Amino acid sequence: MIQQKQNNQINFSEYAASEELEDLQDQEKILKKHIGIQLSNLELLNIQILAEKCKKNDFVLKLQFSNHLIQQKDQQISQICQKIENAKISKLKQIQMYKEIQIKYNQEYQNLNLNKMQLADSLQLLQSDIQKYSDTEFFQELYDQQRQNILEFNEELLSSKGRIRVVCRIRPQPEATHKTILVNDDYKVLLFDPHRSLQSPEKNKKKSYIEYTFMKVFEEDSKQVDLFNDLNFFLNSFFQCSNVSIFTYGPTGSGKTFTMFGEIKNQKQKGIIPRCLEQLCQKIEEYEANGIFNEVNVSIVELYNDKIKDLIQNANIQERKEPSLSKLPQGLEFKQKLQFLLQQIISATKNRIVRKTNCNQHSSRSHLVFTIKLKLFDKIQNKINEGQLHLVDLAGSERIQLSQTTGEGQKETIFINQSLQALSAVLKSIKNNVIHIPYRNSLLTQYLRNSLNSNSKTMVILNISSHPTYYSQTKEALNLLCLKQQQYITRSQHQTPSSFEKSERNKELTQTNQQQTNTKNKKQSIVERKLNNMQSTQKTLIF
Ligand SMILES: Nc1ncnc2c1ncn2[C@@H]1O[C@H](COP(=O)(O)OP(=O)(O)OP(=O)(O)O)[C@@H](O)[C@H]1O
Repeated sequence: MIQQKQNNQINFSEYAASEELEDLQDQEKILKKHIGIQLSNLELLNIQILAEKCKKNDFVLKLQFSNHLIQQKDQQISQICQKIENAKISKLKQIQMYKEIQIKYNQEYQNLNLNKMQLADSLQLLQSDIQKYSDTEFFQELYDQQRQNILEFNEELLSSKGRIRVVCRIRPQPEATHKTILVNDDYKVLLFDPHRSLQSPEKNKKKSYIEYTFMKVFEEDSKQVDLFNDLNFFLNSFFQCSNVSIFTYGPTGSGKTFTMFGEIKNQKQKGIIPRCLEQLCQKIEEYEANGIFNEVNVSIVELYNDKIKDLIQNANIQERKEPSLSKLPQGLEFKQKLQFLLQQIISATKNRIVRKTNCNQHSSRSHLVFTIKLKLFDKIQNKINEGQLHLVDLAGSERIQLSQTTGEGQKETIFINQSLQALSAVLKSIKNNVIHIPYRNSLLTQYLRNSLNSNSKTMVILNISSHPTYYSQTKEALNLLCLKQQQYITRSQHQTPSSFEKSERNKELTQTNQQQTNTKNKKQSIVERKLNNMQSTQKTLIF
């Protein structure tokens, strides 16, 4: 029983134990399942952590890239700031410069106003002069005539807009016993025919002369510097980059080369070219002081028959080819610049063709063209301005008979005369505003065509001689270039030209006095009208 009881107990314990085991196994299963779930959760978590890590890395990269971008932007911003600062500084400089220009213009405006007042004063003086002389009819008439002439010159100047100026210079002839030329005033030349006095006494009774009018006449005693001062307007135009041509024109031996070159190293006797070069060097110094970058080139050519010779290279060149340009080196002192340019001329002119003719021991048988090309760099407008100055010593016009040339000399004389006539035709066409300008008629006009037009300025110095030998050539040259000419034929006996001229002039005035009185009122109104015009021109010039 006890055994049975014990067995039962054991069986019960076994059963309980197996039950417990089963429970435990179930629990284990549950736990295992739970653990499996936990493990898969853990794996999921790991995956999530990895994903988060990836995201974090991504963020870090983006952050680094953004930092890089920020640094770049910072750099750009500082560069822009620098640029703004620079622009501010240059604008301030410009404002300062404009202020200075404004001050300069104000000053000029004041000066112009002062000039206007002075002009008004002189006009008043002139008007009171008219009043003063109005009692004496003769002086009034004379005064009116002179005044009308001046007004005509002014009109002439205005109508050609100052583009062409023709002046006359008379060469001194101390050895001549008789002279064919007298200068009446600053504008008139009187030419007497020497043959009439040499012919029959009957003809000698009838003396005649021709009066030629110019924009200015330089008498025998005029100095090189007087003539040079007359070029001021033209030179200033060139320094502002206009195209300008200055010619010396006239018969052989009349002083063209003397006027153009003179004695280059002699302070008083140096001619237009060395004086122009002095002014050019001064001007370059001014440009440099004002920070204006400039470039100067010179060329020297000779036009002989139908050939162009580069005198710097001493070689013939084609018509369409540019001659060698000798560049003025930068950074030279005034004296060195001048020396450089003078040396160019001295050595180049040695290559020029010169021949002995009946009229001149050293006659230039070619046209010499000395050209200065000027380039100025305008910083404000950021552009280059260019101008050319041609200084032309023309070959002498002459008559084949008089020069007694033959062969080659005769051929060259024909070429010279043809080219001078072509030049005169071109100048006339420009002056008369003709559309078609005949450049093609000579090599000279073709070579200079870019500077011989309505946009350029031209000055012609007519050189003449008062020696009776050159009478016919002088007359031809005067006929070709004067502004106005008038023939006077009067009766007189045994008078020297100077006293003759004075008394003839007075007689002329007395004879025409009656006629002039009739037209006086008409003239007066013309003068007044022209004066009004002048005043209005002055106004437009000043304002
Ligand atoms: N105004 C003057 N004062 C002093 N001498 C002068 C003057 N004009 C000319 N002469 C002298 O007259 C001579 C002839 O002058 P120049 O050679 O200049 O003439 P040209 O017109 O150039 O002649 P060509 O056409 O034959 O070359 C020279 O000896 C020159 O020195």
